[in-house]
Amino acid sequence: MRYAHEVGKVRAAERALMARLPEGALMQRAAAGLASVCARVLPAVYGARVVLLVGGGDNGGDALYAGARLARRGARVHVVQAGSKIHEAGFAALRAAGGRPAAGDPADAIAGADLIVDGLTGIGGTGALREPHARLAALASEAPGLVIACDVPSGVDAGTGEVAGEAVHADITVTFGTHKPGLLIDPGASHCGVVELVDIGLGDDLPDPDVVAARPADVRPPEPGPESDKYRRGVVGVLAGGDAYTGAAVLSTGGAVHGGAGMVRFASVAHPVELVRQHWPEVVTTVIEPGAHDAKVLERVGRVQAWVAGPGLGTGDAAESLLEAVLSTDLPVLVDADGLTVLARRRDLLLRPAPTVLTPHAGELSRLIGAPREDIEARRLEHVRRAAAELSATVLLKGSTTLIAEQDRPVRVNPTGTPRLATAGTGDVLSGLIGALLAGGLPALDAAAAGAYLHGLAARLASAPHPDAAEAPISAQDVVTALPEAFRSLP
Ligand SMILES: NC(=O)C1=CN([C@@H]2O[C@H](COP(=O)(O)OP(=O)(O)OC[C@H]3O[C@@H](n4cnc5c(N)ncnc54)[C@H](OP(=O)(O)O)[C@@H]3O)[C@@H](O)[C@H]2O)[C@@H](O)CC1
Ligand SMILES: Nc1ncnc2c1ncn2[C@@H]1O[C@H](COP(=O)(O)OP(=O)(O)O)[C@@H](O)[C@H]1O
Ligand SMILES: [K+]
Repeated sequence: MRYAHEVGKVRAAERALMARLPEGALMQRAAAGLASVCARVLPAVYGARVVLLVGGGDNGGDALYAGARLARRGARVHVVQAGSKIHEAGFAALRAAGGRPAAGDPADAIAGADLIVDGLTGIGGTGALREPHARLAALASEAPGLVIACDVPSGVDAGTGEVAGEAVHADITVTFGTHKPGLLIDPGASHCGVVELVDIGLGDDLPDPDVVAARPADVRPPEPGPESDKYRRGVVGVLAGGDAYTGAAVLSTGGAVHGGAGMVRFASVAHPVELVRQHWPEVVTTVIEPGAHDAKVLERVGRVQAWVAGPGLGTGDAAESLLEAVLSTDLPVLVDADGLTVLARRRDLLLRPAPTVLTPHAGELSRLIGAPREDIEARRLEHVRRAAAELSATVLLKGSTTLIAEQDRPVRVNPTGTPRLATAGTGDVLSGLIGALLAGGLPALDAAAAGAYLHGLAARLASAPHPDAAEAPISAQDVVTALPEAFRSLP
C-alpha cells in the first residue's frame, strides 16, 4: 500500500523526530532527496539552467538547499523569490554555492530553464495562491522545462487535494516522509505528475495512515481452491433493469459474470430478462411479474451470498419495494444508480446489521447527503468520509479519483482507471463486479476497493492493450470484455 497522512500528523511526526536530531537535519534530508531526483532527471547537472521558485516558508528552504547542492555540481541556479520573506539560511547556502537571484522578468528565467523547482508552498499552503505566487505557478506550468514540485505542487491543498485557484502542474512531485492525501486525490493528484517519496526517517513517528492506495500486490480477489464448487465460490443476485432501461441490466450482469462468482442469478421484468439471457446464457434468470416486488420475489430468485440492486431499476414504488426487500435480508447488498435515488428518500432502509456498499457518483451522493455536487467534486475526501458516517455504509465515490470510505478505516484511493471510463454504462459494470467479489466472501471495503482497481485496470487494457499503444475510446462492454485480462495481470 502507499500510505498518506493528514498534514497535522505529518507536522507532529516531524516535531517528534526533530527533537531527537540536530537542528536543520530534517530539512537537509529533504533537500538531499530533492536534489538527487533533480540530478537524475537532468541530462547533465553541469551547466543545467535551474530556476527555483521560492516562497517564504520551509518549502522554499528545501528548494534553496537542493539548489545549493545542484549549484555545487556546476548547475546555473537562479532564484525567483515570491513575496518579501525567504528562508535566510537556505538562501545564504545557495549564494555560497554560486546561486543568484534571477535578473529581469521572472517569466524569461522560467521560460529559459531546463528545470524549475517549485518551492512556493508545501504543507503550509492554504487557500488559493496569492500573487505573485499564482502568476509564477502559471508560468512554470506553461514552461518547456521540467517542473519538479517540492513536497506538494503549490496551489494544491496537501490535506485534501482541493485546488482553489492557480496551481503548479508538475512533471514530478518529490514528497517527504509520507504521501499527503492531496497527492493521491483529484484535482490535486492530476497536478503531481510522477510522485517520488523521499524517506526522511519519520517511520516510527507516524501514526496509522488516513488514506491508502493499493499497489498491484495488495489486490487479492478470492481464488477458487480445489474444493470449490459454484455455490462455495459465491452466488451473486442482480436486481437491475426495467421496461425503460435494459442495457444497465446486461452490463451489470456482465460485470458479475466476469467478476469470479460461482453463479449469477438475475431477476427483473420480462424484457430485460430476455436480453440478459441472450447476452449471458450462463445466468440463471427469474421474471418478476409486474406488481410483485416483495420478499417472496427474492425467495423465487433463490439463494445468493450477495445482492446487487439498482442499475436501471427505475425509481418508483416497484423499485422501492424491491430495495426494501433486499435490504431486509442479512446479506451484503450493493446499491447503485436508481437504487441510490430511491435511498435518498428512504435512508431508513440503511439501518441494517449486514454490510451495505453504495456506489454513487458525485450527483448521486449529492442527493444522498444533501451537499452541492460542486462541493463534493472539489472536496471528495471530506464528503466520502461524511457519507460513510452518516449512511452507515461502505461508500465508493466514483469519478476522476474513486474513493472508498468506511467509518474508522483509512480511506482507499483507487490508483487505476482512465478518463476514458467516463462513458455511459461503465458504472453498471462496476456494480456487478463488486457484487461478485462480495459474494466470493471479500469484506465490503476490500470488495469495493478490489472491484474499483480491476475495473480501472480493465478500462486501461481495453483502451490501450499494451504500453506502446495509443489510447482509444472504449465502451462499457469493452470494459466487461477486458476483465479477464485485468485479473490475469495481477501479480
Ligand atoms: N517541518 C519540517 O521538519 C520539515 C518541513 N519540510 C518542508 O517544509 C514545508 C512546510 O513548511 P512551512 O510550514 O514553513 O510552510 P510552507 O509550505 O513553506 O508554506 C508557508 C509559506 O507559504 C505562504 N503561503 C501559504 N498559503 C499561501 C497562499 N495561498 N498564497 C501564497 N502564499 C501562501 C505563507 O505565507 P504567509 O501566509 O505566512 O504570509 C508562508 O510563507 C513542507 O511542505 C516541506 O517542504 C521539509 O524540510 C522536511 C522537514
Ligand atoms: N474523469 C474520470 N476519470 C476516470 N474515471 C472516471 C472519470 N469520470 C468517471 N469515471 C468513472 O467512470 C465510471 C462511470 O460510472 P457512472 O457515473 O455510474 O456511469 P453510468 O451510470 O453511466 O454507468 C465510474 O467507474 C467512474 O469512476
Ligand atoms: K511546492
